[in-house]
Amino acid sequence: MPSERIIRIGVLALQGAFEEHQRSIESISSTIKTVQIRTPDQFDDIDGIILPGGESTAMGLIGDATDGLWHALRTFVHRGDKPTWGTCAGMILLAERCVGTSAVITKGQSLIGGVDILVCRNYFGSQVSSFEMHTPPPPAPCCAGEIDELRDFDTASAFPGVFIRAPAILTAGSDVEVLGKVVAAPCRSAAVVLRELERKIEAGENVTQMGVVDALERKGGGIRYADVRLHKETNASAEGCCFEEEKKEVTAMEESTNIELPGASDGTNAREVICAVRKGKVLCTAFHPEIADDLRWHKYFCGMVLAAKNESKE
Ligand SMILES: NC(=O)CC[C@H](N)C(=O)O
Repeated sequence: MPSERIIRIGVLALQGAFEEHQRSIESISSTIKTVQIRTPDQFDDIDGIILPGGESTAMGLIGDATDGLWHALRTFVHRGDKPTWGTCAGMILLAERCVGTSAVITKGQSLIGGVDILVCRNYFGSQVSSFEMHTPPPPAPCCAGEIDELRDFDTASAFPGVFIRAPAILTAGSDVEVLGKVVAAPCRSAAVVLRELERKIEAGENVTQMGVVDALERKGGGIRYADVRLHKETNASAEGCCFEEEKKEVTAMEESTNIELPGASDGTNAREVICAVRKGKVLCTAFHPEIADDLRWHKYFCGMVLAAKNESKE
C-alpha cells in the first residue's frame, strides 16, 4: 500500500474515550490509522481529527493550560479543509453556544467553536441515568468505492445511541445540516436551565453561555434546585403514593414548583432535540458511537476524511 493511500486520523487524547475511538477506526481497515494528539505540532500530519467524549470542562481546562494546543486545534477546525468529529463532550467543544456550563468555571467554558449550534450540557441526566436508545443512522459514506470496507452500508436500521451524561442540541443555524433528532425530556437541572434560557430569549438577550448556577440564582422568581420537580417525576410519585397525606404533599409541591417549559403541552416536558449535525467538514454527535457495537458513524467519518483528502489533491 503506497503511503499516500494511508489515512491518518488524530484523536484528541487529553481525557475521555480516545482509545475506544482508536479501536473503532482501526478495526475498519488496515489503510486507516489513528494517532493520539496531545501537542500543537502534531496537526500537520493528520487528515482529520476526533474530539472524544469525556468531560468538556476538564478538556477545556487542560487544553487552555497546554501551550499552543487550543490555538492549534481552533486553527485546524476553523480552517475547515480537513474533517473534525466531536462526540458528546467533543461536540460541546465544537458548539458556538453552550448552556448548563459547570459551576467549577466562573469565566465560562473554553470552547473551540466552529458549528453554529446551541447545546445544553447534561440534558439527558447524570452519569447514573445513562441509557441506550434508537437514533437515526448516518447517511452512506462518500467515496465508499475506494475502500472496500465502506461499501454495503446499511442506511435503514436504527443506530444504537449510547447517551452518557449527554448534551442535546437545542437549536442549529441555517448552515447546519441536521442528521438526527430524538424525543426526550430534560433532566431536572437541564429543565431549570431551559426555563431560564427561554426567559432570556423572550427578553431579547443573546445567550452564548449560561451556567446551571446562573439559572438558579436569578433574583426575584429564581428557584431553588431542591424545589424543582418535573411533571413526569411528580406525577409518577403521586400515583405511586400509598398514603393520602403523602399524596397531598406531592400534589402541593407540584402546584408550587412545577417548571412550565415551552413546548411541554403533553405535560411530560419531552421535546424533540437534535443529536447529530454536520456543518461542512465538521460532524457532531451527542451520543457515543465508539462504545456501540456498530461502526457506521466511524465509517461515515472516514468517508468525509477520504473525500477531503481527494479534494486536496485536485
Ligand atoms: N459522555 C460525555 O462526553 C459527557 C459530556 C459531559 N456532560 C460534558 O459536559 O463534558
